[in-house]
Amino acid sequence: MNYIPLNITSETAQLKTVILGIGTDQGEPYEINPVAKMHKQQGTYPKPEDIEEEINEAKLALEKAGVEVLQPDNLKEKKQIFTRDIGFVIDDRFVIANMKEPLRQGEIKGIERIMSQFNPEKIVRIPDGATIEGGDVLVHGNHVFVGISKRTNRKGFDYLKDQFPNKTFHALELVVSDDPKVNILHLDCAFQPVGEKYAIFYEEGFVHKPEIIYDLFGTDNLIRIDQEEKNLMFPNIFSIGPNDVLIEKGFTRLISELEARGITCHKVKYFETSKLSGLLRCSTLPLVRV
Ligand SMILES: NC(=O)NCCC[C@H](N)C(=O)O
Repeated sequence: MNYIPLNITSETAQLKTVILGIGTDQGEPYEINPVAKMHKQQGTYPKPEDIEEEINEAKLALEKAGVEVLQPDNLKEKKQIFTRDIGFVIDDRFVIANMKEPLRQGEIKGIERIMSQFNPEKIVRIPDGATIEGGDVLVHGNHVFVGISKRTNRKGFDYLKDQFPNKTFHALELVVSDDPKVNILHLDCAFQPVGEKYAIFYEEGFVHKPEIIYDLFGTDNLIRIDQEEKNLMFPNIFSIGPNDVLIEKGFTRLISELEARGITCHKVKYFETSKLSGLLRCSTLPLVRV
């Protein structure tokens, strides 16, 4: 059997294969995070057809960039937009997340067909009691950053760390709040490496000053954002290569910052989907970067 050669050692190496979410048959609106709840209450919850259209636009942009795009099988009345959280690759292993949020727990079934193309010896399962979601995990060479959030707990962190003894793990506690303006759902809503040496960074999203981010990137290479930009989901763009990102077309200031650093911005509309508290990183599960 020719297994998919899983390989993820960074956020930014050239992307070859990715699982992109789907927007079909989404079921009822949910309130599982403060931002989605806010939009539901104020009548601005995104329409399923708009989400579907945005995902299709992202798919076309990925394919245009030469990326192989895989997608989940549809599950009845289930949101399967944010594939990032249901599993993730570190080096050549696929970790099946143990999702905290009950409404999202069944999503993994939608990618079983794709998972059957992974070497079974390279699949890691998180045990009961330990929770971890892919949005809280960022691989950066020998380092792995893990957000401790409402969705990812210490047990999840400890278990993951033990599975990869050759990596250095960093637990970063995130600000959890019912206030949509303040809450950080996952680590990738406050921080993401980008380009050859930069990172998008919302410092107020961390309970303690994340010294390790300063140490590894250097103060001058941090692209700082404010609360409003955090809420638009600036940190949640998606790298498709060392100098190429997929980005929401309305992120004008970030686009200028990235272009000034030699990073090409492939712009798509993703504003409606972002109302569920996820953007392009959340919607993608990279399997192979080269
Ligand atoms: N990595 C992420 O931040 N994923 C976004 C997930 C949004 C989804 N509505 C959720 O609350 O689980």
